Amino acid sequence: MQICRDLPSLRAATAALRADGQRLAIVPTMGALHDGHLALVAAARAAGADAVSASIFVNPLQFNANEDLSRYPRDEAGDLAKLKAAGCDLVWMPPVEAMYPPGSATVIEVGGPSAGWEGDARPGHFRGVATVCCKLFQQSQAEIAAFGEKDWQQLQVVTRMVADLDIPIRILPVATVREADGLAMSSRNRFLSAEERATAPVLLRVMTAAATAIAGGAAVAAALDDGLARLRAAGFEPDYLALVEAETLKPLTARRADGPMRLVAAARLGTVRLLDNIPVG
Ligand SMILES: Nc1ncnc2c1ncn2[C@@H]1O[C@H](COP(=O)(O)OP(=O)(O)OP(=O)(O)O)[C@@H](O)[C@H]1O
Ligand SMILES: CC(C)(CO)[C@@H](O)C(=O)[O-]
Ligand code: BAL
Repeated sequence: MQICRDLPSLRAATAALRADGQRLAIVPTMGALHDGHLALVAAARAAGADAVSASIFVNPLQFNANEDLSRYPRDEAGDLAKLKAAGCDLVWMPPVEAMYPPGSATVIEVGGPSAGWEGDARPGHFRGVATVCCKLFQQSQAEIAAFGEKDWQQLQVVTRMVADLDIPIRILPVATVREADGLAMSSRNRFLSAEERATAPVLLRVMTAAATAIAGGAAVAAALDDGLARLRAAGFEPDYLALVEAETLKPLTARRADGPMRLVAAARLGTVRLLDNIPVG
């Protein structure tokens, strides 16, 4: 497994792979890897990539002033060992100055699915995500990029950007990997106390109940209000629990028959903000 920390070495490595006729995939991450990330590596391979690269870059541009970038978990040695065991061929781990050299002045602003939800909770977040993903796609010259459905809105934002900017890469969505009790794996789960960890799976249970009720014909507002009340009773501070159009993230006040729907949620448990989403119907 090759490790590249500067752009010239990444270019040389990817050029050699491409000269060999290999189809490249990229798995963008911020490190502190778990089985959800490794599922992206496996999915990229299964989708036809001959060589899979992963990027590890904690992107300052997607954290706003209220978010503690320095608290983001980091485990370089552990991450490299996991990627190697998962059969990753190349790891791109640039320092911040290599990604954003002095004088950098271009950002990507995606409209549409960036609006609302995480876009409201984390102003500027999707601008940072879109900008770094666009750069990662250019840098890696990959044909496939794997993204987890766990970050549903991010997946839609990146898909929209690639379509709008005619970027020749296929976005590969990968199903959310969960712990045995249903909690979506996330690097931030390690900050849950034992008590919070025991409560955390209630989020998926409440979402599943709401999705089942809505699919069965219950009034959307009542099902969502009931879910929010159940989350508060369990000790969560919910940011939102909403029914949306799956691709645009537009809120729905009633079931739609003309396309897929998704239930999206974000809720704080102590200092940790949990995100999840499931299909409806
Ligand atoms: N449980 C999961 N199942 C599938 N994909 C996942 C899962 N968790 C993260 N991913 C995906 O891995 C990629 C990198 O995500 P990231 O490094 O932010 O991990 P994370 O665990 O979501 O971290 P955070 O705690 O910051 O949300 C994204 O495409 C994300 O959707
Ligand atoms: C896609 C990503 C790696 C961009 O920094 C990040 O938002 C993430 O880890 O989901
Ligand atoms: N997993 C999405 C990246 C972030 O939380 O900043």
